[in-house]
Amino acid sequence: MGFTEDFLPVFVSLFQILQAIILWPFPKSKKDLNGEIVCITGAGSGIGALMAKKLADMGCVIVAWDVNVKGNEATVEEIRKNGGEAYGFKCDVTNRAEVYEVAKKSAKLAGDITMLINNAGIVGGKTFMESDDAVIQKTFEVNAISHFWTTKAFLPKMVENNHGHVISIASSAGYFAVPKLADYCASKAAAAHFADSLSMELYKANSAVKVSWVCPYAISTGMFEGFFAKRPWLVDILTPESVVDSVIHGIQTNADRIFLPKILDILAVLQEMLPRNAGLTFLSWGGVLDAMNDFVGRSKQK
Ligand SMILES: NC(=O)C1=CN([C@@H]2O[C@H](COP(=O)(O)OP(=O)(O)OC[C@H]3O[C@@H](n4cnc5c(N)ncnc54)[C@H](OP(=O)(O)O)[C@@H]3O)[C@@H](O)[C@H]2O)C=CC1
Ligand SMILES: CC1=C(/C=C/C(C)=C/C=C/C(C)=C/C=O)C(C)(C)CCC1
Repeated sequence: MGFTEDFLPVFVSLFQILQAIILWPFPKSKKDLNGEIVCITGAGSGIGALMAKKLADMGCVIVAWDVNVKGNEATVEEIRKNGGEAYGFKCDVTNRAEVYEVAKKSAKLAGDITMLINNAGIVGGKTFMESDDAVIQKTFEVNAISHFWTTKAFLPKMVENNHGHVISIASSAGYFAVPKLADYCASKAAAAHFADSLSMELYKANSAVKVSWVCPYAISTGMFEGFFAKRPWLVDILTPESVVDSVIHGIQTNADRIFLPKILDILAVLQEMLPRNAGLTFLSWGGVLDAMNDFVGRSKQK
């Protein structure tokens, strides 16, 4: 490793922060989402359900996908009750053939999808040695590989129409690794890099189709129940409302990577700068290495 490899990422990040500070007083113009046809995976629960409802209130047509049929139907019903337009489909996003088939049915019923929100996600929450092979595999299939199939299904029409947006709900855990989340962290890093690479391809092709990837800290939906239960620290658990508002703002302003809360942009630079041992001491002192000790996730809710 030389000086350039060690310090270039730090200089680039510092430059980005400086750029953000300089541009702070000049808010970006927001695109109008009225009339967009939005497919949301995992729309039957948590932030997927909330995004569906908020986007419907803004005039979007919602195509809700989930394996959780009851939750998905509840999302669709609530949107319709409030005067919005929504269609629900049972779809297991890990089943490639099903994704392509349900995508066709969705477009037939709702019109060509102009926004895809890859949101469905699962977490095991065990140490690597305790994690079942099947859970590791499923975590990758739901959290990362499914994005390839859903995006393959909808991107061609977006590119053809030179209009569209692909959004990936990744996680800050894809950047800040956490013990007992090896499969989850790795799958989220994969999701974020898939989105990043895709955004470069579309940029290079001069396409108006945009890509955003969202990297939130833990959110109080229940998926991470018990996380940091004993010793909350430095960064507060996020509310679904604040996350969904930030995601929608990010979509409207064509943001690429969206760290939530924003302070993670700075902590990411610090993490790069600190020597590994100092970083581990700091994380151990802050309780991050034990943050998953009391994790129960959704296991008690089902
Ligand atoms: N909650 C958090 O702390 C954070 C969450 N995220 C990410 O945000 C996203 C949403 O999280 P959240 O709202 O909390 O999660 P929820 O568990 O509330 O919702 C996820 C939804 O996805 C569904 N789902 C799971 N597997 C599949 C599948 N194979 N095909 C289709 N749908 C599926 C779930 O169904 P079922 O209930 O049947 O499993 C559920 O309805 C996830 O990708 C998550 O990783 C990112 C950062 C923090
Ligand atoms: C490592 C690290 C941190 C901890 C991050 C954690 C604990 C993230 C957990 C995210 C989750 C649970 C996401 C779910 O999708 C801080 C505090 C930002 C400081 C900088 C280094």
